[in-house]
Amino acid sequence: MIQLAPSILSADFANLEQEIKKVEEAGCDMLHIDVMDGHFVPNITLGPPIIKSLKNKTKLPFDVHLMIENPDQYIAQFVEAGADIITVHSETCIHLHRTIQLIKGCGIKAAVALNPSTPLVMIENVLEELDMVLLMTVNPGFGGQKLIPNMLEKIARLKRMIDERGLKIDIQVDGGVNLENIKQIAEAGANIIVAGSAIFNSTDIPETVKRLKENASSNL
Ligand SMILES: O=C(CO)[C@H](O)[C@H](O)COP(=O)(O)O
Ligand SMILES: [Fe+2]
Repeated sequence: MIQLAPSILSADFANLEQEIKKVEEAGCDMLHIDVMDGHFVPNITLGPPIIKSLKNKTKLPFDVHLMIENPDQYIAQFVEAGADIITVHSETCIHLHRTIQLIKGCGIKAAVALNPSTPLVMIENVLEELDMVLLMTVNPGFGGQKLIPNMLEKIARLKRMIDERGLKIDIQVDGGVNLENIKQIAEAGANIIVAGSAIFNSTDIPETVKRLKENASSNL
């Protein structure tokens, strides 16, 4: 079963509550919240106070994608704000195993993200500890970019690595997902798919969400 995680990066920030209601009513499964610090990525977005203010506006789980340096320093604040899953980038964690334990110690799910240029080997030794792996299919920092095509093969390799070890770990894909490529992404092995501009820039969100889910699930 494919789950859809709309990224609020492309939502209307002046009307976040209404935007979130729209995707919840359309049948999305979790809310993907992109946190950027202007250091790890060349963009700044939002932090714990905004996340906290949205928490009682929706029943959707909060999937918090941290694109920040020194994530350990902020994990407790994001948990307190309402994160249900925290994803850290392997590129920002010197002691990745310790960071994963820190997240799990707060009683929430832990995930690691890899940039397009970061090899899968970076998570090989912590895979058993993870609830989810996020494969970036664009360079992080902005919504509305094009998916890098050779990432499909990386998704398939990660799926094989997880299956060979008999693990049950979610594979999330983030960046450049649209109605045309979501089928290939799901076929490659992703089961949680982020879509920002494809959903929030659409003129008919319920119809787009329905078609994204249909396209992702056809042939599976
Ligand atoms: O993490 C991200 C960017 O760093 C976003 O989640 C991602 O880009 C989603 O936006 P879109 O679907 O428009 O590509
Ligand atoms: Fe993201």
